[in-house]
Amino acid sequence: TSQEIPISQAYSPPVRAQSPGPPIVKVVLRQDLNKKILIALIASSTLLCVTVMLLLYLLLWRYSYMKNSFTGINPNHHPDSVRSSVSTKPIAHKIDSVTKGTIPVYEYQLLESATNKFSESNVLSRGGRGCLYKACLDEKSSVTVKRLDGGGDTDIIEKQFENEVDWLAKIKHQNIISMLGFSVYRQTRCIVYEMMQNGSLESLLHGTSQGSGLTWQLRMKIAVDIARGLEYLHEHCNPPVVHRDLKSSNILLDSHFNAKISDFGYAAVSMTQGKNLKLNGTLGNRASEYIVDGKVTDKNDVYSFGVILLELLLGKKSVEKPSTTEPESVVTWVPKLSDRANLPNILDPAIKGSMDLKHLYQVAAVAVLCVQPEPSYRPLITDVLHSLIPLLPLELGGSLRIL
Ligand SMILES: Nc1ncnc2c1ncn2[C@@H]1O[C@H](COP(=O)(O)OP(=O)(O)OP(=O)(O)O)[C@@H](O)[C@H]1O
Repeated sequence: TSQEIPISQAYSPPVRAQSPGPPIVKVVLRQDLNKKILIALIASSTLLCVTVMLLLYLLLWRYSYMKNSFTGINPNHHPDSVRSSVSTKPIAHKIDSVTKGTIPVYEYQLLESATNKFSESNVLSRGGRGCLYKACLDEKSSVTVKRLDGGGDTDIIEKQFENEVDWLAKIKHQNIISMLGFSVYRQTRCIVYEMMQNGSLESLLHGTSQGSGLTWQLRMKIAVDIARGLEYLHEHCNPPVVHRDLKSSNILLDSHFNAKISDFGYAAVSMTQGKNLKLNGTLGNRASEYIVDGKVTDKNDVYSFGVILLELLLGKKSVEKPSTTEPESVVTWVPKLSDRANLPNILDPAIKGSMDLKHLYQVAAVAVLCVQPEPSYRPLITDVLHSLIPLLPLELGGSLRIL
């Protein structure tokens, strides 16, 4: 007898065996997914490795760049003239320009050999804080090295040193001294400057030559040059900078008698209280509001500029110190300057009768305005500059045409 197989049993096994049902599909999909995850993992870890290596490389590059900046390796500088100075590092972080790598740091030993071991024969001048030396860094030209190791408060010297290096690294102008670099070695600090062959205005006016080498026109050029340097500090620096120690010994002259402002140890941002770096020494050049309140404004420099203008006109020191009487400031001559008829008689004998009287009256009026006791009555240095330019011949940088 034929056995009847229920339809359900007869068909069910083949149906199950051939079925492309969900379990098989699921296996295929999972394998695919695993592969993708693996690829993604490999790709992302490779990317991570590359990124980490790149970061490490960048960090290493930055470290070596900073190291070079600290040690003053400057691509624009003579490779032999600049070497690392390990002892610079403790102070280097305090000086902005050093960390930014914009100013070369000289190795002390290099400056030592360039100045013949800081020999007496290389001394150009001697100050309270140290000496100024002539130095030969190469065969072609000479520079000057100020070595600060003299007496006085070492904290103040250190502050002034940092202040000067910091400002001079930022300030670049034809009428402001160029700093070529600096050095730090134990307690000794050195600053390297361009050579100013004609020395200071003070020595030209009050030294052995007694101003005989300075004609009226040259004096006007020096006044305009100083005013240009000051205008740059007051009007073109942001924030404005006040020099605070402008005097004839800080006005230097190069071989062409271009005047440049030097000594930025006391320079400060305008409108601050200048009490952090207190000024000592000669007060004859400084405005009373600064001496009394320590108020730093551009008008302090205008006053000091007026004192220099008086020195140029009268040939007198900012403060005369006769042994018998009290020291006398050149500003005490101001009332005599207002007397036009007598003005030509009180001038420096070296320039008497050598200028157009109209020009003399104008310069005297400018000087009188600059030394006004009330700061707000003093002109801005830019106004001073523009009233002096027409008095200076074209070939000396002014606008006066001599027919
Ligand atoms: N770059 C230079 N080139 C030539 N002579 C210079 C140079 N710098 C300074 N001098 C001379 O050295 C003198 C002293 O300058 P320095 O800036 O060293 O003074 P100082 O020691 O700071 O004294 P002070 O604080 O009284 O100004 C100047 O008056 C000038 O005669």
